[in-house]
Amino acid sequence: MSISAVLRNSRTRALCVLVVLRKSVRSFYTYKMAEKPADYLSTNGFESKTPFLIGVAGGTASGKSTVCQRIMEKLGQQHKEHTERRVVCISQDSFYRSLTAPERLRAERGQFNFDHPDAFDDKKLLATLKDILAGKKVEIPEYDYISNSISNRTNTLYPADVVLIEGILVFYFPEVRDLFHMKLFVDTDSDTRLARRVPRDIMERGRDLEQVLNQYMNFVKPAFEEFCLPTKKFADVIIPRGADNLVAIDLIVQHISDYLKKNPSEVLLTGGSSISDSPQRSSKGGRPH
Ligand SMILES: Nc1ncnc2c1ncn2[C@@H]1O[C@H](COP(=O)(O)OP(=O)(O)O)[C@@H](O)[C@H]1O
Ligand SMILES: Nc1ccn([C@@H]2O[C@H](COP(=O)(O)O)[C@@H](O)[C@H]2O)c(=O)n1
Repeated sequence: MSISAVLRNSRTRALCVLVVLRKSVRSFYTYKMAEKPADYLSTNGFESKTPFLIGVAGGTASGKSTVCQRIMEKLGQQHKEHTERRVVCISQDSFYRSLTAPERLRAERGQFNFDHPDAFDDKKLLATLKDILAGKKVEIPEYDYISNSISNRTNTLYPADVVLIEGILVFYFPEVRDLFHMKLFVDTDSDTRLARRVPRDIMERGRDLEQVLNQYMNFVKPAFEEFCLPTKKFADVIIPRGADNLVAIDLIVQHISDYLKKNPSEVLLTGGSSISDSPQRSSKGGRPH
C-alpha cells in the first residue's frame, strides 16, 4: 500500500472515529435532555423538581387510607395549610369512571363490580399522575359512594415533594405502576378486612348489611383474588397488619423524612442540581431507597 493510500486510510479512520465520537456525544446530550423534562418542570428559568411518588395498594379496608394518614401525621403534615404541605395523599377512588344509566341502576342494587379494573378511568388516572410528576397543580375529584359517582366538588392538589396515592388497584395498570418511585402493599387478613368493611359501608357509605355482604361475596372477594392480590409481588415494602404495624410505618416515615431533608423544597435555579439527585423509578436501577 502506498504512503498516500495509508494516509487516506488513516484519515478516513480518524474521520470515522470523530463521527462516532460526535454521535455518541450528541446522543449523550440527547439522552440527558430527553430525560430532563420528565424530572424537572422548567418555567421562566426556574425548575421545580418532580415529586417522589408512592403507591399504596392493598385489599378493601386493609387500612391503606389509615396508613397514609399515620404517615402524614408523623411527618407533621396533617394540620398544615394545603398550599404548605410537602407530603400529600390522594385516592384511586377519585378515578372511578362515570357509569351508564343501566350500570347506575345495577350499582344502586349492589350489582355493579366496583372492584374490576374496568370500573376505573385508568387513562385519566395516568394523565393526572403525569401532571403531578410534571409539577403541575391538579384538581382531584371527590368520589361519592352514596351516588356511586364523582361529585361536582374537587380538591386542589398543589405541587408537593412527596405524593401518596392509595387504592385497591394502583399497581394493576402497568403504565401507572411504572410511574411509582416506591410501592407499598398493605397486607391485612381477609376476615379483619371484612369485619372493618361491614360497619364502614353501613355507617359511611349508606349501605345495608345484606347489600354489603352480597357485594363482598359476588364481587369484592373474587376481584381481590384475581386483580389486587397478584399485584403484591410488585411492592417494594409489604406492611403486614396495616396501621397497627408501627415499626413498618416508622421505617417508611424515616425514609420519607430523609428524602425531604436531602431535597429542600425551594425551587431550584436552572442547572442547579444534577439529574442523578432526582427520583428514579423503582422498576429501574438506582433506586433512591
Ligand atoms: N389498625 C386498625 N385498627 C382498627 N381499625 C382500623 C385499623 N385500620 C383501619 N381501621 C378502620 O377500618 C376501616 C377501613 O380502613 P381504611 O384505612 O379506610 O382502609 P382502606 O383505605 O384500605 O379501605 C376504617 O373504618 C378504619 O377506621
Ligand atoms: N361506588 C362504589 C365505589 C367503590 N366501592 C368499593 O370501594 C372499595 C375501594 O375502596 P377502599 O377504601 O375499600 O379501598 C372497593 O372494594 C369497592 O367495592 C363501592 O362499594 N361503591
